[in-house]
Amino acid sequence: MPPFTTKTLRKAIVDRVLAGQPVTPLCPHARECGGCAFQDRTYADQVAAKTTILRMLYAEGGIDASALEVVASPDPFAYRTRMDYVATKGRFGLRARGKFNYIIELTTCHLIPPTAFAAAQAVWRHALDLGLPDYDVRTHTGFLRYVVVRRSPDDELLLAAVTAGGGEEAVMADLAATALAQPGVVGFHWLVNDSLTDVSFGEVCRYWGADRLAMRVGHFTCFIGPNTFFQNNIHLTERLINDAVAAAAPDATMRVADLYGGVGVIGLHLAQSAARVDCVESVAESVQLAHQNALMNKVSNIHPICADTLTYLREQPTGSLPVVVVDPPRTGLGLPVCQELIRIAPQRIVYVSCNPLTQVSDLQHLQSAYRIVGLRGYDMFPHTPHVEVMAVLERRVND
Ligand SMILES: C[S@@+](CC[C@H](N)C(=O)[O-])C[C@H]1O[C@@H](n2cnc3c(N)ncnc32)[C@H](O)[C@@H]1O
Repeated sequence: MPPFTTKTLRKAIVDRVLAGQPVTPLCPHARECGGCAFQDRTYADQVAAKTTILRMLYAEGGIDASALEVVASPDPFAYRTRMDYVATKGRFGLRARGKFNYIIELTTCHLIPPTAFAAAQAVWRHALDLGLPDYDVRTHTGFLRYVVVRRSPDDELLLAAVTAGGGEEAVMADLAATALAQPGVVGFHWLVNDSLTDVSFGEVCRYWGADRLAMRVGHFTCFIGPNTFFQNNIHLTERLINDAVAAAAPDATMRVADLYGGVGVIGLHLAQSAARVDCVESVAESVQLAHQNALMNKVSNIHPICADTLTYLREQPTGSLPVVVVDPPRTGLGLPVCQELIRIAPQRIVYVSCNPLTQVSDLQHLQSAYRIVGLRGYDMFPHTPHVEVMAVLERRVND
């Protein structure tokens, strides 16, 4: 079998799931909408298929994953903390499966609660009433690109309209009033993406109502902004974080690094038992929120640091960090970060990954100095081929 690539890994998971037991999908759009790849198979079959393919992927990389299990999402529906709905060609919804330029007009979406979907749809409908032209990615004309929903565990909503440049503030204020009138909506942002790149993030032009959303996880509440990262499965995040902290097992003498720390949600949990946590994050907006989150949760031993992980690691002496938690983006750690970790020589590394392919490659580098003592999958994205994996590494003795 040729080595897995992003494409073949996805296909392997999809094919394996589709070989499972058919069920009638909850959503009428499930068979065509790209938001879900296999809602028409039982959830148990989805989790079993991900388990099998992950075991194959890690084995192919020379890593024993025979005991790997995938933790199921307690609820495979209404799990997302963020949804990005496209507005284009008079339609509001998600891209069709396999057709980037075709948008399925959604009447419902079961990835978020009905009230959250209805709020986003109301914004889009009012934008149409206001005569705001939606955006065409081919001709790069029009204005409204995305309606983004961020949703908290308490079902509060932070909505955003991502637009091209231009636009009138009075018209956007009218749209904001409609957004804020929807149940649960605490704030509305106008984000501008004036580039040709089709992304659902943008510069904050203005906001109405709250500028942040409170995400409660365990004993802590973390504020997030319209553009900041947050773990995407509302039902499984606390379990993932508790497992990561239990595996990291810092004690009250230890300085710990929470690398790729975002707004500090893992770091706050680590700080309960560590002497000090360095929460290292490269996006300034997230670092600012991490500072506020530390203050608000009255946690004084977490230190948010705005830095590139590699730059931060290069400044740390060997032996200075007994425990490190990493949660990189899909690109993974890469060789230079792995080399720095090996030089610093933490006793334990807990590696949370949203891309098993890059994790396997990083683990192959780290294995020269570390034993992999734990591997567990987390189905953070039910009905899609995505899956997270947490690896726990212990430094080899006599190295
Ligand atoms: C998968 S998210 C994890 C965030 C956080 N650990 C959490 O659980 O919410 C990855 C984070 O790494 C940040 N990031 C990306 N590249 C980085 C780098 N080179 N150095 C530091 N942070 C980086 C991103 O901005 C993002 O917040």
